[in-house]
Amino acid sequence: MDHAIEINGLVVERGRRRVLHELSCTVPRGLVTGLLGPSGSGKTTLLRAVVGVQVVTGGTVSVLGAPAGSAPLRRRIGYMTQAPSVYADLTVRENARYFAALHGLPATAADDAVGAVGLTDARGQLVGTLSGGQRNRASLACAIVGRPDLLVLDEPTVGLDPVLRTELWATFHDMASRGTTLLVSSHVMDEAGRCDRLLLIREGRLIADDTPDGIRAATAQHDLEAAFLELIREGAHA
Ligand SMILES: Nc1ncnc2c1ncn2[C@@H]1O[C@H](COP(=O)(O)OP(=O)(O)OP(=O)(O)O)[C@@H](O)[C@H]1O
Repeated sequence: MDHAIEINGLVVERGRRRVLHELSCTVPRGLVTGLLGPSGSGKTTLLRAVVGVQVVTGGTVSVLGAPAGSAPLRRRIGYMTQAPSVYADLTVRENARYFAALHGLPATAADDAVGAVGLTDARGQLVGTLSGGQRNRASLACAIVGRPDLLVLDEPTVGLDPVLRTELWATFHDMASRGTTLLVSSHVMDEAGRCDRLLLIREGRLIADDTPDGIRAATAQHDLEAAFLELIREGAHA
């Protein structure tokens, strides 16, 4: 399998605590990979290491064939953090057009991104006046506007109603079908089934790297939340 991301023996310490323990995994190209785990398990830390903004203690992270954080990767990766990174005093469209301009892209690319996240009706609204979920989507529009090869999304569906969540997941799969690799974190297990592949982490350790069906088969559990609990139990008895 062709991998967009290869992580080997990654060790990260934050504060004085080790939060990732020699973690190794891969993320295939052109698929939607979910990074699932409870709050505090290390998802954001792992995403930060992939994007190249996390100081690491040990191990290697290779992204699109280059070391994470290296200059050629900057334009090839879109990153959406949990805190929306958009300008409150600009409208949705102005934000997207600004990010498009940074990538040398025309205003139409910005409008397409705003449409893809379902914000066309709010495009003229100041970001500071949007709801939390709308602000998240404005942030997402700015992350996808540069048509990155790799899109790293930290809990992009938090605060969204079920209809919007379903639409966004359809957008993710649509992007993947056009060749974008997506790595999407969530702590909501019902989103796990929407991913092509899953990385399950707990307390900074990888406990599964498989397809949803592979995890169901390995644990004899149809429900992925139950499967996750089964993997934890198996780990405790190993
Ligand atoms: N700046 C920091 N300084 C010290 N410790 C930190 C810092 N940021 C995070 N941590 C710790 O690192 C661990 C992993 O945090 P991380 O944010 O990666 O988890 P997460 O799985 O993304 O959680 P959530 O789902 O709540 O966002 C946690 O124990 C957290 O308290």
